[in-house]
Amino acid sequence: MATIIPVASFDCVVFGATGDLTTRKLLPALFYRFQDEQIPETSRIIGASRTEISAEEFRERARDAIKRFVPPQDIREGALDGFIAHLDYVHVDGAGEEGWSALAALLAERPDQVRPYYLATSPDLYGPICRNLAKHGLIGEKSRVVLEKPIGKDLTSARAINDAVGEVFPEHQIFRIDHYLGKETVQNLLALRFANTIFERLWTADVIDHVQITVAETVGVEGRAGYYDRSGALRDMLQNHLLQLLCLTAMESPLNLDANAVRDEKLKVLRALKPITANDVHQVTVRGQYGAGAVNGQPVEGYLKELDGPSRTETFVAMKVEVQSWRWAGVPFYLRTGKRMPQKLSEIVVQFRASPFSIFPEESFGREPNRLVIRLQPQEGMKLEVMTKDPGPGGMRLRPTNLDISFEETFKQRYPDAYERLLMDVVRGNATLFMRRDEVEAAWAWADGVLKAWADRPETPRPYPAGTWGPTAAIALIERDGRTWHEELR
Ligand SMILES: NC(=O)C1=CN([C@@H]2O[C@H](COP(=O)(O)OP(=O)(O)OC[C@H]3O[C@@H](n4cnc5c(N)ncnc54)[C@H](OP(=O)(O)O)[C@@H]3O)[C@@H](O)[C@H]2O)C=CC1
Ligand SMILES: O=C1O[C@H](COP(=O)(O)O)[C@@H](O)[C@H](O)[C@H]1O
Repeated sequence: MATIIPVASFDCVVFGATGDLTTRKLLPALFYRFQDEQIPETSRIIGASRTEISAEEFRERARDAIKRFVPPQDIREGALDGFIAHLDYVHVDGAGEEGWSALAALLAERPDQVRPYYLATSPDLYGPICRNLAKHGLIGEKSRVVLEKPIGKDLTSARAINDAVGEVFPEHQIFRIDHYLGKETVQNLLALRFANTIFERLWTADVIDHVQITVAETVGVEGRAGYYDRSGALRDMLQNHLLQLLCLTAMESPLNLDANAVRDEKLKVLRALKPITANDVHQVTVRGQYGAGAVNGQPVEGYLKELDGPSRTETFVAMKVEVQSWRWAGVPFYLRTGKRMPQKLSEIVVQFRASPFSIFPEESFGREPNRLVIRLQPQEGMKLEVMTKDPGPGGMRLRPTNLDISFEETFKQRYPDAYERLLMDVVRGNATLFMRRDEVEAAWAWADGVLKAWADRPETPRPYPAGTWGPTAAIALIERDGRTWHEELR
C-alpha cells in the first residue's frame, strides 16, 4: 500500500460545480482522497455556479455523482456521509456581481486555509472570475487558481487568458491542468528514463529509429459536440496531451524534480519542434473524420450525424513530427489520436534500430529490431521486445519475445485517477505536473503553424469508418517511410 501523506487543510472553491467535469471527475477524485484520509477534517469543498440550489441540494447531487461514478465496492461504509458533510455551495455568477459577498463571507470563516480556486468553467470565464476574486479581496498567499484546458484556441487567445489571469495571480499560484500529466503511467516515464541507466544511454538518434505516440479513444464526441466542433483533434488532444507525452519522451534530464526544472526541459522540446508549413503539410499530416461504423460490436453513427450538420472538423489526426536537436536529429515522432477507434489505447512505442550486422542466417530473423512499448492506458505496463533463441535442436533460429511488466499484476493496487494526484498537488503547491505559461504558449505557437498550413492548403478531412484506425492515408503516412504503426489488439 502506498503511504498517504495528508495535505494541509483547505477550502477548495469549484467554479462550474454543476457541470460535467465536476460531476464525473472532480467530486469522485476528492471523495477518494477523503476516504484515504488525505483530506483534513477541517477542509471544505465549496461549489460555485449560477444555478440557484441550496447547499443541501448540492450535497445530494454530489452524493448521486459519487454513487454513479465510483464503483460501489470502492465506497467504504460511512465514507460517503463523511465526505458530503464537507461540501457547501454558493450560487455565484463568475462574470457578474451576484453571489460574491456570500462566497467572501463563507471563506472569511476560515481565513488560514489553503485556498484552491478550481475553474471548471468555459475558458472565457477565467479572466472575469479572477478579476472578481481580486475585487472581493479573496486572493492571498495561500490561494491558487486551477485552469482547465483548453487554455485558448490559438496563441492569441491563450495569451489573452494568461494575461487576464496573470493580472491577479503570480505564475507560481497558477496551475494549468493537463490531466495526462496526472496519470500514473505518464509520471512513470520520468522514472523509466531517469531512474534506470539502461534506457537513458540508448535514448538517442544513434540507437532509436523512430517513436510512435498513439492516443486512441472509442468514444465519439458524446454530449460535447458544440465544443468539439470548434476545436477538433489537433486542438483538443494533440496540442496538449500528445505534445506533453512527446516532451516527457524527448526531453533532457531535468536537474531535479522541481516544477521549473522539469518545465524548462519540456519547453526546450516544444521550441525545437520543426514547424510544419503549407509546403509539407500534406506530406506530414493527415486529418480524418469518422463516419458510421461499429465500435466494440455496436453500430455507431458518424460524426456529421451526431453533430446534425455539416463540418470539416477533424476527429482524427496523424502527424510526422521532428525534434530539431542533436539527440533527436533524423528520428521521426509519429503522433496520432482519434475518436471512434477500435479500442481505447494510449501508448508510446520506442522503436530501436536494427543491429548493424547479423551473424545469424537471414531466415532466423536475426536483425529484428528491439522495441519498447510503454502502455499508458488501459492495462498499464511496459514491454521490451528482445530477440531470443527458439528452443530446440533445429539450429540457431531466433524469434522476438517480450520482457513484459503489467503494473496491475506487479502493484496489485488501484490506480488513482489523474485528478486525485493533481488536486492534492495543487493544495501542496507543487506545480511540477502542471503547465507553465511559456509551455502552453510554445505549444500553441507550433500548433498555430499547423492550423495555418491547413488553412492555406484546405482539404476536407478524410473519412474513416468508426471502429477503424483512421483513414488509409494515415497508414500511408508512416509506410512511405518503410515503417508501420504498432497495432496489437489486447
Ligand atoms: N467535461 C470534461 O470531461 C472535460 C472538461 N474540460 C474543461 O473543463 C471546463 C468545464 O467543462 P464541463 O464541465 O464539461 O462544462 P459544463 O458545460 O458541463 O459545465 C460548465 C459549468 O460552468 C458553470 N457556469 C457557466 N457560466 C457560469 C458563470 N457565469 N459563473 C459561474 N459558473 C458558470 C455552469 O453552471 P451554471 O450554469 O449553474 O452556472 C456549469 O457548472 C471546460 O473548460 C472544459 O473544456 C477539460 C477536460 C475534460
Ligand atoms: O482532454 C480530453 O481528454 C479526453 C480523453 O482523456 P482520457 O483520460 O479518457 O484519455 C478526451 O475524451 C476529451 O475529448 C479531451 O477534451
